[in-house]
Amino acid sequence: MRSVEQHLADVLAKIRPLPPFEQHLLDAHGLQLAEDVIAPRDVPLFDNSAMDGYAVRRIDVRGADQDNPAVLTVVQEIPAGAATTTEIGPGECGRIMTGAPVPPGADAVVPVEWTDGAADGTVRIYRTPDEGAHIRRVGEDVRAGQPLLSAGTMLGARQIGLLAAVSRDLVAVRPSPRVVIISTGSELVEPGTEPGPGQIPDTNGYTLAAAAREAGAVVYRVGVVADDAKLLLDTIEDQLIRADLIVTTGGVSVGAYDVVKEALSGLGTVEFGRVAMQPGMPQGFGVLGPEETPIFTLPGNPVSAYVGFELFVRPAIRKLSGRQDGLHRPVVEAVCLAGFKSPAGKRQFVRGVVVTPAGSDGRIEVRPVGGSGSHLMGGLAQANCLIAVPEDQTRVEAGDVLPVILLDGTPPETAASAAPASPEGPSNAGER
Ligand SMILES: Nc1nc2c(c(=O)[nH]1)N[C@H]1C(S)=C(S)[C@@H](COP(=O)(O)OP(=O)(O)OC[C@H]3O[C@@H](n4cnc5c(N)ncnc54)[C@H](O)[C@@H]3O)O[C@H]1N2
Ligand code: MOO
Ligand SMILES: [Mg+2]
Repeated sequence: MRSVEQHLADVLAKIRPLPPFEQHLLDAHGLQLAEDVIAPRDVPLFDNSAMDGYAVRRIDVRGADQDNPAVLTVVQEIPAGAATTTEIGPGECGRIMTGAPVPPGADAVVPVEWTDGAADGTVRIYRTPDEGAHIRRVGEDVRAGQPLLSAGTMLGARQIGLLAAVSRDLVAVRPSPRVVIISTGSELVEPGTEPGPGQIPDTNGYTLAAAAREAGAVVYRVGVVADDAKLLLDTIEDQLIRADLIVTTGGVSVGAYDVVKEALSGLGTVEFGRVAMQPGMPQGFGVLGPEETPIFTLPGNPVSAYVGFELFVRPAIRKLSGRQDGLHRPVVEAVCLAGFKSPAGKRQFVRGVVVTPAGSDGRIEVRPVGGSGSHLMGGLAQANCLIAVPEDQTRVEAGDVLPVILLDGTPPETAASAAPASPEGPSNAGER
């Protein structure tokens, strides 16, 4: 059996970021930047006013106060967008609006609240502004030539805004990976369809479609394919055209109808093996077709499929999309609040709820939820983390400090109010 780290390393070694393309800024949202962006120009582009008021020569208003206002002649009106301004001479000022270019000669802006305009075209100024007051200087935000954003940055609203501010309209980004999800199993029906005898709803297709979307993928969920090698092979061949990555679930163990290995044997270099973990021990990975499309064959048990996705598929999707950081989930050390058994020789990933009690000096605590059986979805939905119990630890005691992989989606309030685990925690460790 291989370790989790070895399998992950083998997988990531075969994943190449998708080729970049030029995208309009508006449609680049949520994608990873594929270029280092250097500021092509200054921001602000020109000295401009931060206030509605009067652009003045400070020398003309020195010493002005409530009792001795300076009186200036208003020689121009400068709205935002004004294309031209004229020089402010001695005794003159310009009526200026926020964002409007500061005219030559002016070295401060007096807010309108400190002034009193008169009908004869003069204005009284009641206070002396500081040197440069209320002038936003050219380049004070961003200097032309400075590095702005580096390749691999995820473009969110704030980054898109910065690119717009330097007037970029097209940027090189990597596309969202297109992920095809196939559930195998003759017992599966669509959620919403009343299951007949022996049938169950397809859980994995939905879990993984959502998880892949959360990881940044465009998802094509193919639905359910019966345990039939030919049918599965045909489906995968059909899907290769639109897939950057394929995930199947089920049919990889040693059962008589576990046909995934057989179906894929001729198509590429998929290796099926066992990873020293629970749940999620049977793991297949390889590349298929002319484009060497990566494929993951995850085990069918719903929690096994999810954990396999989290550990191996999610980092692969992130790498395809060009992410340089955020390939992996954050891991924290947490004090486990309940004891439980753990299988020898496998890293056990136990569903948990992390809590940071108030006034606890940041001590993070984790409560196991819902048992460890790989068919138990109830606890998975409550969980906001996976507790990683080392391979050589067969028993966790309350108070043990363990690494915990933080998942997303559960707000702290939910975590804090989660039902307490039984004193023994999951009692069915080792159960499949
Ligand atoms: N003799 C052995 N049996 C099993 C072993 C083993 O080593 N020797 N390993 C067990 C482990 S561990 C796992 S994990 C599973 C892997 O099973 P498969 O990948 O072959 O998956 P299936 O047999 O198709 O299904 C397993 C289980 O999960 C249910 N399932 C499958 N797909 C879905 C789905 N999309 N939604 C909901 N539930 C699904 C399926 O009905 C089965 O109950 O093998 C163990 N057996
Ligand atoms: O590996 Mo199976 O995934 O333990 O349940
Ligand atoms: Mg099976």
